[in-house]
Amino acid sequence: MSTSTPLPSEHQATLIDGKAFAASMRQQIREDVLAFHEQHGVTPGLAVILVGNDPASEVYVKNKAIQTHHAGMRSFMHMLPETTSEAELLTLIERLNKDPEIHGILVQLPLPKGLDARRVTNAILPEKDVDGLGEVNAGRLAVDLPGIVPCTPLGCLFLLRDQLGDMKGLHAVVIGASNLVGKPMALLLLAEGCTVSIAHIHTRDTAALAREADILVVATGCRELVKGSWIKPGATVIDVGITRTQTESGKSRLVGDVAFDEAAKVAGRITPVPGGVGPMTIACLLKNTLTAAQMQIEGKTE
Ligand SMILES: Nc1nc(=O)c2c([nH]1)NC[C@@H]1CN(c3ccc(C(=O)N[C@@H](CCC(=O)O)C(=O)O)cc3)C=[N+]21
Ligand SMILES: [Mg+2]
Repeated sequence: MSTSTPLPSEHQATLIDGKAFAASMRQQIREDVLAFHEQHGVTPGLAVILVGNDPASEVYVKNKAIQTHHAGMRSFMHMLPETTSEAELLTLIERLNKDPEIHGILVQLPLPKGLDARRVTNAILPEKDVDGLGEVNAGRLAVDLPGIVPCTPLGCLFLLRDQLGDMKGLHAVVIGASNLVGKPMALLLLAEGCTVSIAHIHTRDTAALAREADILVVATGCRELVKGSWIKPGATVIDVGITRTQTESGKSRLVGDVAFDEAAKVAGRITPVPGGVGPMTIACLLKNTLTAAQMQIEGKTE
């Protein structure tokens, strides 16, 4: 665009617009939902279970319900009290597993103390496990079988494919090794042909490892952990973190796991927070719900 070559000190990374990408995904999903309904007379249904009254979780769950409706699908909300027992929660999941109007089930995490997230997640039928967090779907991903892939890493993968195309041979570094994001992300990048490193709490020199990354995915929950000096010039940076903070004037603000302003001076491309990975997570949840409905109605093709 400019006629003069910008000085390196003026370099600004290209913003990866997850919000716009997610909006176009949702539009496509809406079309596919209508076509699916046309063909089978079935509307995909998503059940979301929220236990307790964490205000941030309530906001997410409401957003999910609104976007599910916008995509032409049915949304069933189950808001349970903090005092819900594991047996009660498992009974609800059993009922939803059997309900033919429900094609996807999601239990919002984290669960209140005393409820075992692993046991609860595994109670969801694998074909309705739209979060992809149960052992069957997690295992399928690990051995390259088709299955339901967790929404956040799937959203990151779609952004990376859109930005980079073929990723074979690129060095991808994932910071964070959670079952929710880091581990499935690393497996997806491996399947793309990347050389993958995973940094975690015991990694000796995460900054030095990060500096080797062509693709850097950060999912730690530590706000602004990754500094500009950690980034290889021109790298693609995906920031999964979301921390809500207050500005000095008392306004609520979201910050990521990457110190955005300094990182943007070095990276080639970077996702903002908000407007990056977050909207992709919800779009992928809708996509997984449609895929789950297609598998249940059209039959397994594996
Ligand atoms: N079983 C389960 N599955 C999840 O996928 C799951 C979960 N539990 N628990 C909580 C986290 C968090 N999460 C987000 C989804 C969307 C945005 C999102 O849309 N963020 C917007 C901003 C939203 C705002 O303004 O608060 C953005 O980044 O632009 C963020 C976070 C899904 N999670
Ligand atoms: Mg179209």
